[in-house]
Amino acid sequence: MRMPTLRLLSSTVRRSLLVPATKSGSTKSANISISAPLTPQHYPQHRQLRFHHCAVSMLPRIPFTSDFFFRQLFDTESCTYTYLLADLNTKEAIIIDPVLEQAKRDAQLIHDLGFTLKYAVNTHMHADHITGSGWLKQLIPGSLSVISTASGAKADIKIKEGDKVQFGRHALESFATPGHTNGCMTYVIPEQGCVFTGDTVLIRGCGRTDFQEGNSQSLYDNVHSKIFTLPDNYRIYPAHDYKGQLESSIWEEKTYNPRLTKSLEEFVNIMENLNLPYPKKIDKSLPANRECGLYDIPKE
Ligand SMILES: N[C@@H](CCC(=O)N[C@@H](CSS)C(=O)NCC(=O)O)C(=O)O
Repeated sequence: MRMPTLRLLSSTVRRSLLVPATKSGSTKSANISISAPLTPQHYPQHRQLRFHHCAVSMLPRIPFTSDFFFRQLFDTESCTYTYLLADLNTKEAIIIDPVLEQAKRDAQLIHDLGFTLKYAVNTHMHADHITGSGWLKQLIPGSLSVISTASGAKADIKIKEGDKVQFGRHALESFATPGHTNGCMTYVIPEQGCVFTGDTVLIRGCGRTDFQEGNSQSLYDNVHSKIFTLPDNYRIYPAHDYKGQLESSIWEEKTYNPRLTKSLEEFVNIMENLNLPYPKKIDKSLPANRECGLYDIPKE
């Protein structure tokens, strides 16, 4: 796609001056006055030029196929994203990283859409919330829980790198990406150009590495060898976002991630100095998630 030619206006008193040049060569500008003198650093035109340059570096997104259902769901308390995916022909569905408190919401949605839940899949053993897998298994008999063997958690199906989680003609491909926890998995659906990174890659961030066998070097190595080597236009769907962002792309994170674009040494230093408080629910979440969330939960 050709971007419109952008033209700089040489004024020091206007913002948002960069607008597409028309065929006749005239330009439009927004008249928002500012009083402070502009330095090159703050010069809005330069920022715009950077965006222009980046926009042309992005490849088009891979559209979802017409038989692929995708729904991103959110838990406001833990800022967790849950993903409901389905094959629209067979109606087989999976859910990634469900949250206990949202199990009824998710079961209702699955029912409303006429899907059959095959698997409740976790990217890892969460520390900040209890997984909804166990309760969903009770609400939707026949569904099975899935987590990596390396997580040490109980589940009906334990997976490792290379395993596929099939639903209809679609499948998640599993990649072991330990670092945030030693059992972290990243799931990829190449045909749909999407990657579910759990807490391994967050939008402009990454999972902390200060508990649950966290290891900064492993996280960095796995991201660079197994995630950042995926095509640039694959969409990244993380397990959390704390700033209201919904998705990213491989290219965006390779370009702008403030932690993962650094050298390994700098990255380790950043991770050692995050100074984040422990998740509020860690003491309840970890024992419960070791039991697939089936621990002191309401019985239906
Ligand atoms: N405030 C939240 C926990 C926030 C947090 O620690 N998030 C984790 C992922 S959930 S274990 C994380 O890795 N964050 C990385 C970061 O840079 O924020 C709570 O109390 O639950």
